[in-house]
Amino acid sequence: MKISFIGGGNMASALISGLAGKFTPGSNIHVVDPSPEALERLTQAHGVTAAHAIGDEVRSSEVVVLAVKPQQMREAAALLQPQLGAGTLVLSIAAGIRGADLSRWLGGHRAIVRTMPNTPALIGRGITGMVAMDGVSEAQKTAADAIMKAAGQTVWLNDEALIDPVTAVSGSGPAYVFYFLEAMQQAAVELGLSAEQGRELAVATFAGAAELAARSPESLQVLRERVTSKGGTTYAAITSMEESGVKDAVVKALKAAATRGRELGEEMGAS
Ligand SMILES: NC(=O)C1=CN([C@@H]2O[C@H](COP(=O)(O)OP(=O)(O)OC[C@H]3O[C@@H](n4cnc5c(N)ncnc54)[C@H](O)[C@@H]3O)[C@@H](O)[C@H]2O)C=CC1
Ligand SMILES: O=C(O)[C@@H]1CCC=N1
Repeated sequence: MKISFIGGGNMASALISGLAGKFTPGSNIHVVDPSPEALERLTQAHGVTAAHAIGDEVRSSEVVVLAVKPQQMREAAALLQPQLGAGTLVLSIAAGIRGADLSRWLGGHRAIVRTMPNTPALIGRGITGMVAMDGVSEAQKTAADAIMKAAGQTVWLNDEALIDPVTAVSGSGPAYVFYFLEAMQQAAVELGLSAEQGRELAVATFAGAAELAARSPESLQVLRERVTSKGGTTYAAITSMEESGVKDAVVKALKAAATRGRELGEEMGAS
């Protein structure tokens, strides 16, 4: 299967790392990006073909992945539209951009799947929320699922409105994890450990706890309570976090991300 990426930035690079050599040989992946650095990096790392503008390779692709910023999507769609075969499956990874707007910008093209991946796709450990527009065939849904599964797990949604909450939880989620890890590393340093030790301890703890949660049938609350001896060290830390309103702040932050996704869709759709 020949797949073209329009946009070869951060998220496209992560997906291509998951796909190339596993789902399909790198030579079956084509990347269009005006940035010579982006193209050089991807051709060197994965043996993909590359171009500065949309051409024959895109026209002959079964799947086109739109991987530009939401603000760049309308222009990218306008450039793609005259080159797009009627039966080509379009995957959008953009936050906010609504399927109906994208379809309009693509001249009424209906075979569109909206997806929300995340950067752990880079190591095959991503998770992607997906929703198919009306014109997507079962075979195209299967193909879209297989492509995203090459970069990790997939979760299908039957309501497009839920892609903004998915963006808030898992699309943006890796940044929250890195933010929390940064805080743990800073605390480690302030408590006398080296930055390297702080990073090693924090990252291994996060990875181990996440894997334990993934494998355990028990609730997250029970897993947390197992660490928390009454009157002990964890109790002191969790009590301090509750007093500082950490959980409420996290909930508020994710709601802000979901709202921003909706706003982006409205702003770009109206433009
Ligand atoms: N970075 C992330 O963690 C995630 C990003 N996304 C979505 O992925 C999309 C891309 O985000 P990033 O990769 O972070 O941005 P980025 O800025 O790293 O990549 C965008 C790329 O598109 C290229 N580009 C701009 N206009 C173009 C055009 N007309 N034709 C071809 N290429 C063009 C730019 O040169 C750039 O290399 C966004 O819509 C974002 O919402 C989704 C999930 C996670
Ligand atoms: O921050 C953003 O808008 C994109 C979408 C999800 C992750 N990064």
